[in-house]
Amino acid sequence: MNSLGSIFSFVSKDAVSKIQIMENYLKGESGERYRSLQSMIEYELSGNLVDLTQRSGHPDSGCRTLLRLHRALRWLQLFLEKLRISSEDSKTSTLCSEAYNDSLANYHPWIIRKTASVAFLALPVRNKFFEVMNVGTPEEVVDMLGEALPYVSKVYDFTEEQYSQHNLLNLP
Ligand SMILES: CCCCCCCCCCCCC/C=C/[C@@H](O)[C@H](COP(=O)(O)O)NC(=O)CCCCCCCCCCCCCCC
Repeated sequence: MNSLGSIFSFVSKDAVSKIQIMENYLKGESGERYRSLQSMIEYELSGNLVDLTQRSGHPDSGCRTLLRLHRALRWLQLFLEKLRISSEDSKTSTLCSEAYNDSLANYHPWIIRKTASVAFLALPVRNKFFEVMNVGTPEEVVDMLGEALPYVSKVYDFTEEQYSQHNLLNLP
């Protein structure tokens, strides 16, 4: 993200700060409870550590923080799949904004959606973008995506199932 330029820093900052929140839980005194998704959910729900209707006493619970990253993973999954099947003249910005509109955008207010749509226009063309990914030739990038995406789906589907079972998909 950082090698794509400063316009993307507002996106990476938010992702990094949310990852930091999760790492701090893992390093904290209840770290053991944060070793798996199931034990985190069980621990936070049974200890009333999750704001269920509005953000108040526990604005940065592990459950709500991970939910934001989970929604972002859906964007990443859609975007990488579009990249994988794209042709050489496909526009990265279009692929990226279609993926965004079908996922994260549904949870973002107008001002963020607008800023994101401007940022997407600054994405480099497909082959330049592949270079930035630093994986190898375009063919090698496509192969790598084909290998990686099933794992992304597995993580996404598992998390979705856990959150759905506990009715946590709309945490504020
Ligand atoms: C490579 C192109 C990158 C384009 C990134 C597309 C995602 C656009 C998202 C715009 C997010 C704007 C930042 C602010 C978000 C927050 O308001 C919002 C809500 O948080 P809150 O409930 O705590 O208030 N946060 C979120 O929804 C979480 C967003 C996290 C974005 C993570 C993006 C991860 C990027 C991973 C990049 C990997 C690139 C790989 C390329 C091969």
